[in-house]
Amino acid sequence: MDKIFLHGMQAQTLIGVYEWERQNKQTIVFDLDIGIETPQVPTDDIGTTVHYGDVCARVRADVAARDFLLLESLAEHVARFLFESFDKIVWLRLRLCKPGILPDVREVGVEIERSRPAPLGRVSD
Ligand SMILES: Nc1nc2c(c(=O)[nH]1)N=C([C@H](O)[C@@H](O)CO)CN2
Repeated sequence: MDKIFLHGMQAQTLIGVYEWERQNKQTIVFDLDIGIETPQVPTDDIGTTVHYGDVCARVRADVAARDFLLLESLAEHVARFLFESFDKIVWLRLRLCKPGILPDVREVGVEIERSRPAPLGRVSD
């Protein structure tokens, strides 16, 4: 498995448990590591990998149109969204930080690690 990463990616979404957080979108910082199927034969073809620009654009557009209470829910949603949107992704680690949310704390956030769910088998399998 090879990995692609997007670290320090900023995205806007409506998130938070407090009323004052429900008024405006906040910036969330994503550290995303993506494991992809490694081509059996090395190629120089963008079609054999995952375009990190597409990942960035798709995630930003998706979360901008949604709202969440917890960072945990946002992380779980993004993990599922990535598996559904990019069939070459087999594993991911996602760390989300809310910058400046607690005084005198450098970084606050959550981290999850997920593998692509196995496809559902047929009843006769
Ligand atoms: N485990 C979590 N704790 C907290 C979250 C969260 O998303 N996950 N969120 C908040 C508030 O929304 C925070 O942004 C303001 O302090 C508090 N704790």
